[in-house]
Amino acid sequence: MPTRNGSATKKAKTEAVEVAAHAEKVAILDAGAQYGKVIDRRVRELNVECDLLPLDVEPEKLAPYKAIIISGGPQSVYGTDAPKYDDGIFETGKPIFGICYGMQLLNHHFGGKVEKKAKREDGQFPIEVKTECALFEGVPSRTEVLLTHGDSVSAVPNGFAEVAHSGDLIVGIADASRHLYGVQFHPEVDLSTDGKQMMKNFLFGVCGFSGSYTVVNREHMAIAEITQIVGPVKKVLVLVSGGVDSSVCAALLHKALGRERVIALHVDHGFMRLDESKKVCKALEAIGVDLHNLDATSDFAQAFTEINGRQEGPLDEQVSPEIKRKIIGDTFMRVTQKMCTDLGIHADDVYLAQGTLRPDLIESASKLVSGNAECIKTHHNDTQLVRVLRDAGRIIEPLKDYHKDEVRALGTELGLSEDLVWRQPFPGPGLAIRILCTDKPYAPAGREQVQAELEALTKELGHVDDFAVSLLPVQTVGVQGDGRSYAHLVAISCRKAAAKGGLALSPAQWAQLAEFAKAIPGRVHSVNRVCLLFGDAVSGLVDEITPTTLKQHVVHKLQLADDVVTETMKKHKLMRKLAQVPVVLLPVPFGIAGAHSIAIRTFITNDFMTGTPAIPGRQVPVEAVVEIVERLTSGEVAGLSRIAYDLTPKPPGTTEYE
Ligand SMILES: Nc1ncnc2c1ncn2[C@@H]1O[C@H](COP(=O)(O)OP(=O)(O)OP(=O)(O)O)[C@@H](O)[C@H]1O
Repeated sequence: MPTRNGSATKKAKTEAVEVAAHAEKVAILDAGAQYGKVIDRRVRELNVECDLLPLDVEPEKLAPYKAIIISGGPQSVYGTDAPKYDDGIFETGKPIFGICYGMQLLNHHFGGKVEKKAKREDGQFPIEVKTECALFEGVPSRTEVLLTHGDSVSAVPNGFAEVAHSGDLIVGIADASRHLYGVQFHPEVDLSTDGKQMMKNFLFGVCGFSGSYTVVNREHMAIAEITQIVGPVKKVLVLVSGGVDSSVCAALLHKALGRERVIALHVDHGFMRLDESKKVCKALEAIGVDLHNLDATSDFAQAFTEINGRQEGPLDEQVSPEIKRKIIGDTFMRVTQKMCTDLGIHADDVYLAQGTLRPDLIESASKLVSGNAECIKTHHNDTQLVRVLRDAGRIIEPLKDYHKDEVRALGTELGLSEDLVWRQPFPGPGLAIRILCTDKPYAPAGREQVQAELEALTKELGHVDDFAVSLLPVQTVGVQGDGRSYAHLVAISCRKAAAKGGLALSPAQWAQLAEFAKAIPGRVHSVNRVCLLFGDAVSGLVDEITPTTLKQHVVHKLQLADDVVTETMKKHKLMRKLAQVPVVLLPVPFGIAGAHSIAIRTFITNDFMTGTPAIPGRQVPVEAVVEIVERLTSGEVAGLSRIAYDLTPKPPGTTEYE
């Protein structure tokens, strides 16, 4: 569970017998950029353990580490705001690899010169490297790297050699005798083609690490930690959503403690995917976990909660996203608390396990993810029993050293099914937030003006003969600045018969369409999301809606449509390529009484903070999209009108619609 709970964790740790320190560790000193996290991931991917420490760490604290990496950062080494550090970090005699700002700091510290250049370099550039330098062994003499810098090294210190250049700029320095290396570029990112080889060269060639921090070894370490913290008698409670993190957590606990001592609870709130709760139970039971599955569908549908002194509910009559979330969160707490009471679980006898991952802990920027998502996680963690356990410091987080892909590798190692291990992230409230509930069209004042701006933009960009644009009568959430806000959803549809309502668009036309879709929110600010609407052209404002709430038949309609999309994605082997594919029920009937429409949001991202839609013909085969649309409009799922394909990057559109 990603909710942070530093003090409880600390307390739990003090109760634990220290797990033997791993001698082969790298310290990554964070000079203030987001890149520290990426370096952390890269080092671990190479089976070397590492910790992220602040740049101003006291040198004595570096004693347990065999080598040091200094990360990039936004400042200038000469700036008054340059991050502080202790000179002693350079006097430990350990190998040091300075990256970007880290190289400038290394150069500056040992007496070289760093200057602001007239031109910044930002992007992928070819550089020349000296292949005789240990850092570049096995790397071609010309290679592409990611550079983002305004300052540059203009003179290297005594004892250092220039080992890489971008034009006449120095982008690599080395003092092999003291094991000191620096690069101006970012070897840790994918855009640096041979970056991984360079990281390997430093870790294995220069520092002599053995690469023993493997999934299997780490599994043993995690199991040792669990058994030491929990001791020989107590049990562990784990709430299993069916997501990767909590499932792997349950599997690991089971391996560490055995079936009798792991109390795994799953709640079917009625908004899971088609038959998903059954599949989750089957997958966990297959490896021996005793999963208690509670079907609470009607409890949730009929649930009320108090908001600002008012009773709100039942859930299946609500249209407000906030009220829906609050009822679901509160009901989840109530239901799990009751389940614990019914099972006779006493706070004194158990620990609570949470599937917190390493990025959850590293990422102080997690507030950006979404205020509401935080809210539901807090709810999940906030039952009376959980509060007692937290106050007592009896929380364990066995996955806190793992990144998501490492959790997947561990899940596979533990024998979990491929389906479960590769399950895409799914929101806690499930399909409930993928059904846009409403009792009236979204028609704020000034809507005609927005429609007119859209039409003018279509004309200006030369698309008027090919595409119609239309404001739909719903709003969806998006990212604006640091916050989230609701705004208009726009549908683009095809005018030309040859396009067959969008089904016959070529990859080149899709690419052009994606550019058009991307331009719209940039120019028409009250729009945050744009879709291609398959079928006949729709121009002008759409006013008609189908009144929609979370009634069971409505949820079931989305479950069936979602299943068609998932099946097709699996068939075309797209599940691993696309980070997430929300399938959303829109309350727009497009002339068919009582019907709904479906929006498909294919989303590609590594960090979930930003992302892009998968463009048909580029990241997803056009045939896969056509297959989905044809199946969904063939009557296979009753009561569907139109299908829309979301073409919005994040920002401005969030992954989810509400
Ligand atoms: N339906 C559910 N039944 C039982 N526990 C749940 C359920 N939904 C969420 N939880 C618990 O709340 C935690 C946080 O929920 P959230 O949906 O935010 O998960 P997550 O961070 O994506 O992790 P996961 O991969 O385990 O789903 C889960 O890890 C799980 O412990």
